Amino acid sequence: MELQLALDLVNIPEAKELVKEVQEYVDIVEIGTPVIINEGLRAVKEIKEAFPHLKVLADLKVMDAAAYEVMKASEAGADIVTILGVAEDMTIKGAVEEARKQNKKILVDMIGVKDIEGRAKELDAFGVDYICVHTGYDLQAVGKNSFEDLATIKRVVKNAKTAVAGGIKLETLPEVIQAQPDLVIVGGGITGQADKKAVAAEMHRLIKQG
Ligand SMILES: O=C([C@H](O)CO)[C@H](O)[C@H](O)COP(=O)(O)O
Repeated sequence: MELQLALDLVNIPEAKELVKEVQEYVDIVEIGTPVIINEGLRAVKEIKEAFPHLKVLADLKVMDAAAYEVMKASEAGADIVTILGVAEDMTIKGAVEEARKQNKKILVDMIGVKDIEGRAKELDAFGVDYICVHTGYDLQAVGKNSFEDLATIKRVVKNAKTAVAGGIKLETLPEVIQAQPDLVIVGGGITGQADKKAVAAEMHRLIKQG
């Protein structure tokens, strides 16, 4: 099981500071959608150059023209690129094809997907690398989480790795770990804490002990 640090509400210098603080406890650094909107793919490039030992995920949430967008993120240094599960099948297949060419990985974000079970089976057959259930900020605000959806993808996904994101905190991490996803994605649960290093260390400990 791996831990991904999601960076959403920072600029590039703040992102570097944050990664520096917790780098020994995380496997993947996510350059979040808001960061890419504000800073562009330069944020991916600068973080990868500063921390070459860490995998970097570009949270582009691709919806169309996937081959081009995956290529651009790959050129910037991303190891993993996200695409939305609600995108057209041909868009998903285009993303997978381009990622194979570039020797990169595709993570499908299931945000907004209504039939999690059915879509996860289809995506798994397309050869995506990760399928991630995700409760976005808007649904987090009304008390939702992805625990049930995680159990669903764990049951039906045979080839891809499973991932979970959305409002995961130290207190809820044990419940997540019980479901045994391959990847746990945490943003505010680390970045919003006073002692980020201590929280990241404890999350890392819990995750590695499984
Ligand atoms: O993908 C995300 C969100 O849509 C904003 O771009 C976050 O990175 C993801 O939800 C993880 O962050 P937290 O919910 O703060 O853990």
